[in-house]
Amino acid sequence: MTKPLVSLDDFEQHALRNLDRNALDYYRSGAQDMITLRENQRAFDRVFIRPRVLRDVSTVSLSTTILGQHIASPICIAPTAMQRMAHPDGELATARAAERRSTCMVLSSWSTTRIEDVAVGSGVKWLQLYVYKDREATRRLIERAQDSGYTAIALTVDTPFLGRRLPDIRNRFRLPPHLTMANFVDQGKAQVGAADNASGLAAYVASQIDPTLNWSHVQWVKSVARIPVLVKGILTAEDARLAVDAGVDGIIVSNHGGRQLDTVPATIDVLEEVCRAVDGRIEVYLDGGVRRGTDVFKALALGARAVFLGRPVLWALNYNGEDGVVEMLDMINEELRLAMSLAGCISVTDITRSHVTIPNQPRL
Ligand SMILES: Cc1cc2nc3c(=O)[nH]c(=O)nc-3n(C[C@H](O)[C@H](O)[C@H](O)COP(=O)(O)O)c2cc1C
Ligand SMILES: CC(C)CC(=O)C(=O)O
Repeated sequence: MTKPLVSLDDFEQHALRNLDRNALDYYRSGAQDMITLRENQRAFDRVFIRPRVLRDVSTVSLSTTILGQHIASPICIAPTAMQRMAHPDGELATARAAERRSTCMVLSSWSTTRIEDVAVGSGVKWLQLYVYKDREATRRLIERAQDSGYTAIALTVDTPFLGRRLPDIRNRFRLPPHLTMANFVDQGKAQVGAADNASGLAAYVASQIDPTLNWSHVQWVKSVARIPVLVKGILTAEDARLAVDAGVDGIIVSNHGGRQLDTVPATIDVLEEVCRAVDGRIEVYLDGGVRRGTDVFKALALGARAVFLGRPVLWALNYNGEDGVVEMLDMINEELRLAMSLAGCISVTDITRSHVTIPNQPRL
C-alpha cells in the first residue's frame, strides 16, 4: 500500500524521483550557492508563535480579499514558468485547481499555455510581467491579459538578468522541443534552445529582457494597464517607499525563490521592514519558502495580506495534475486552519504581530 502524503515536502520527494533532470534541476535550483534558497525556509523556523487560548475556535474562517477580490484563503499561487514540463496539462491544471479552491493564480509571462487558454472559469487571475526589449510585445501581453479577464499585473523587478543557476548551466537547460513559451509563438520568441556552455534560459533573458528596467518602466506599465499593477521582488524599506510613491497597488516581497541574487535575506526576515515602510498604504504579500500552515500564519502576523507558493505547485502538478494541486492546497490550508485554531485566531484579521516572537532579535 502506498503511504499517504502528509506534508508539502512529500510532494517534493515524489517529484525528485519522477522528473527528468533538465526540468527537476530548473524547478528546484537557486542561484549560485543556494544560500538564500535555504534561508527562505530556515528563517521561518526562527519565528515562534505566541498562542492565545480559551477563545472558542469551533469555527475558523480563512477567507480574505486581495486588491478587493474575495479569495477563500490567503494562500495563493505564485507565477512559475513552463509548467507543462511538470505535467502535460501544465498551467491549465493549475488554473482549474486554483478556481476549485477559490484562490488567486498568477500566470507567468513564460507559461507554456497561452494567456487566453488559461483564462478559464471565474477564478482570480493575475498576469506576471517581464518587460521585453520589444516594448510592443510587452504592451500586447498586458492588453491580452486585460482582455482575457486577468485582474492585475505583477511586474517582476528582480530579473534584469537571470540569476546564475549552476545546475542549469551544467545541463545546458532547454525547453523540450514539443513545448513553447506559448505567449510569444506569433512573435518568434517562443523557443528556448540549448546554448553553448550556458543555460538556454540565461541566453534567452539576455537577448529578450530589458536590462535598463527602472522606475520609469513601472510608470509605463501603469500607463498601459487599466488594471492594478504590483511590483514583485521588493526586499527593502527604501524600495518599498519608492513603490508607494510610484503609485503601485501592491508589493510582493520576494527574492524569486532564491533564484536571482544569492545571499539576499530570507523574505520572512525583511517582511516587517517592508510593511513598516508601507504603513498600510498598499497591500503587501510574501513568497519564498512557504511550506507549512504555520509559515503562512507567521507571514500574516508579520504583515503580509497573503502568501504565494512557487515550487510546491510544480511538485503537486507533477504528482497528479489538477487534482494534485487541489490536494496540496487542501493540505496547507488545513494546516493553516489548525495553526489558527491552536493559536486562538478565528479569522485572518485576528492574526496580529503579538502572535509571533523572534527570540534574540530586537523589535524594529
Ligand atoms: C521553476 C520556477 C520558475 C519561476 N518562474 C517565474 C516567472 O516566470 N516569473 C516570476 O516572476 N517568478 C518566477 N519564479 C519565482 C516565483 O514566482 C516565486 O517568487 C518563488 O518560487 C517563491 O518561492 P518558493 O518556490 O520557495 O515558493 C519562478 C520560480 C520557480 C521555482
Ligand atoms: C526568467 C524566467 C526564465 C523564469 C523565471 O523567473 C525563473 O526561472 O525563475
